[in-house]
Amino acid sequence: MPAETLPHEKGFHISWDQIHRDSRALAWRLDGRGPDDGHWRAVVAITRGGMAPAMIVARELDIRLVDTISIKSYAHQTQGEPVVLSKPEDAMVGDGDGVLVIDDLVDSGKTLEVVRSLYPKAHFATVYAKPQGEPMVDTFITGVSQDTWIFFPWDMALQYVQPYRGTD
Ligand SMILES: O=P(O)(O)OC[C@H]1O[C@H](OP(=O)(O)OP(=O)(O)O)[C@H](O)[C@@H]1O
Ligand code: HPA
Ligand SMILES: [Mg+2]
Repeated sequence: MPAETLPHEKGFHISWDQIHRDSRALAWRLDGRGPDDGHWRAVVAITRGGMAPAMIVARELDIRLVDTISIKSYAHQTQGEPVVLSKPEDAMVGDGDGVLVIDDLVDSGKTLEVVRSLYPKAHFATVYAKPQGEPMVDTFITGVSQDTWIFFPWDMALQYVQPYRGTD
């Protein structure tokens, strides 16, 4: 489906600069809130969208232990059942205590529900959150309405746009 043909009412276009700023804001909000003297032990990124925010959060909070859980649930804008394709070693995450699980956004909450069932003690953080998924996330930065599709910079490219008044 072309990106312009939205089943959603609205589009919210996020630049690299914006995701960088919002991911930094997420890191600062999480700073000092870990269970070990305020520290977090590790970061787990939910691929693929969580990888850029997780890298920025890990860098800001000086967390060097970083791993990924690979989950696929959407094909373009159509949701399927989330499937776990790979996950960290059990010894690394355990029940999730002291672990930050990071994703770019929560929409229906289904992806986080699957990861929460694996790591019930982890802290779940996303940069953006839609209302339906909010109960699944512990910390997020920006709320976005349910009828909005968020476009991330890794899914977009700069392109020519016709002038508003057209040309002769
Ligand atoms: O709250 P939910 O309704 O489950 O939706 C949120 C998830 O959907 C998107 O991932 P997607 O499955 O499209 O994979 P990707 O990160 O590889 O693009 C997004 O990055 C979240 O992980
Ligand atoms: O609004 C969205 N944008 C990008 N990916 C998504 N996956 C679920 N919802 C969204
Ligand atoms: Mg994802």
